[in-house]
Amino acid sequence: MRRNQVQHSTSEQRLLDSRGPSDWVHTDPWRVLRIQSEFIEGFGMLAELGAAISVFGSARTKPDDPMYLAAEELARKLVASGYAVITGGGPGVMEAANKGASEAGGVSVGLGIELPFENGLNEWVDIGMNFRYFFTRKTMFVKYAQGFVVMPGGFGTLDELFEALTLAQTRKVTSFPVVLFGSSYWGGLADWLRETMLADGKISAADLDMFTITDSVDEAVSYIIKAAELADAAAEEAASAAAQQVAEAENPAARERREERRLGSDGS
Ligand SMILES: C/C(=C\CNc1ncnc2c1ncn2[C@@H]1O[C@H](COP(=O)(O)O)[C@@H](O)[C@H]1O)CO
Repeated sequence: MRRNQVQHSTSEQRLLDSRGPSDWVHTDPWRVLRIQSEFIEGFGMLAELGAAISVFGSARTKPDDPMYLAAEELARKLVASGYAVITGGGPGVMEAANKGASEAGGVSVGLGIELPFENGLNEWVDIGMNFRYFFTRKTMFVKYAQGFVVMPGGFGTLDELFEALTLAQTRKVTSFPVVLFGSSYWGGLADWLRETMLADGKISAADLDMFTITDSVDEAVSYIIKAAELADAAAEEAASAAAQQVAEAENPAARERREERRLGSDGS
């Protein structure tokens, strides 16, 4: 810059000296940056988490409720099977699962949400973050977990359950076991899904196989482990098929030999 374009202060001076209206912090472009920063912070915090299961359920479940005790036991057993436990970091079932995971010496994660009447993260969260936006937080529940266990709950729990089912139904996530814990609580919903939603053609029969219902913590944990084993086997098969394709593309004679072997072993 020359002549009257030359500025007599530095960019940093202008940044530090600037004062003025603050409306811009409430504008959409600024919100986009805040949303971006939540993704960055969440991804950064959880990138090295390892295998994990998200546990959902009512924020209102009291410590003397059998479901509180079941969530604690479930988290302990998930930890014993090598999983970290992720919750919404709040009270009730979330607190129970964090307590079970933390007391068992496992990784207890709480992804809290800023609410007008919020109490902060429960005391059993060992790795935690408070999100401003539900949708960024929901990405973390799915991205960093290999499955969901859903204990009895209200609107928030149903939102999380149906998010997972929609992602699985539309193949946005592959192999995502969902366990509904508590047959007397979830049975009515499952009946309605079959007798009304399926009967009316709004879902297909296979969609009902995307979840299982149980009253047993051990069954819930083995269902998740089995799903993980099946997913590993499928991933291995896909990787070896891809490797074979690459090898055969580089060496067409190998493909011919494999074809010959296949035809020979068929006897045709
Ligand atoms: C309602 C009360 C506290 C709310 N505090 C919450 N903290 C963190 N996460 C929450 C909270 N409330 C709902 N959630 C999320 O939804 C699910 C539970 O919702 P539900 O309607 O109670 O089923 C839960 O999994 C969270 O992810 C006062 O106690």
